[in-house]
Amino acid sequence: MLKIGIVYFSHTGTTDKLARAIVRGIAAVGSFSLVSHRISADEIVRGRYTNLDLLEDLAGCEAVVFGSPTYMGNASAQFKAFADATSEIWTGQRWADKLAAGFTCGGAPNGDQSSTLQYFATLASQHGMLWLGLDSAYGYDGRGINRLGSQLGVTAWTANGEVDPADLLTAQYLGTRVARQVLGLRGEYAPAAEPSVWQETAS
Ligand SMILES: Cc1cc2nc3c(=O)[nH]c(=O)nc-3n(C[C@H](O)[C@H](O)[C@H](O)COP(=O)(O)O)c2cc1C
Repeated sequence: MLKIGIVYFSHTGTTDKLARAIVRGIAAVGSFSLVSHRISADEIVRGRYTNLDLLEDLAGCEAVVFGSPTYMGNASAQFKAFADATSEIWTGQRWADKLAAGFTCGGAPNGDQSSTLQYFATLASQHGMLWLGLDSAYGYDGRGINRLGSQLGVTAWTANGEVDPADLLTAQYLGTRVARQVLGLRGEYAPAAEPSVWQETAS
């Protein structure tokens, strides 16, 4: 079974809700094996990320989706500890040709969330991965997604920990897009899912 990875940090649960929406989107497209991993502080010992089994697990995935809250205009230190631990994977380019995508959230409408997504895209490029953004033109998309106008990936904005339904929907849509493209790279054409298919399970 084709495997898709989602690796993310979340302290107060917002990014976690986005990750779960991405999982729902993937499931709306078909049956995939999932590696959905929330980075835990316990995995970071003396500043170093220690769960190297996760890195091996991700090496078996067709796509990896990166997620973190935006902290001080970039990915959180916890996510960065994970990313820094991938340097051994990088030396052999063992994640090359996998799809990559990303999601983030912030407490401000423009809290520099784009910087976090740009970092994810850079990380993916260092690994020779293929970055997948959103095909959603702000203001011209009738599907109720991408309310914040980010095409690099999913951006959410929450003032109180409640995730806006449109941001959840955007995350869910990204899940469908990653899953479809995974199938597409395997030569298994997956037509764009009708919005009714992935929207009805958004919440
Ligand atoms: C140390 C720290 C730095 C933060 N920096 C930013 C920031 O630069 N931009 C922003 O929009 N929000 C910022 N926030 C708010 C978080 O991104 C926001 O609360 C987010 O929803 C937390 O995600 P989580 O619930 O998945 O932990 C910051 C929060 C903390 C704790």
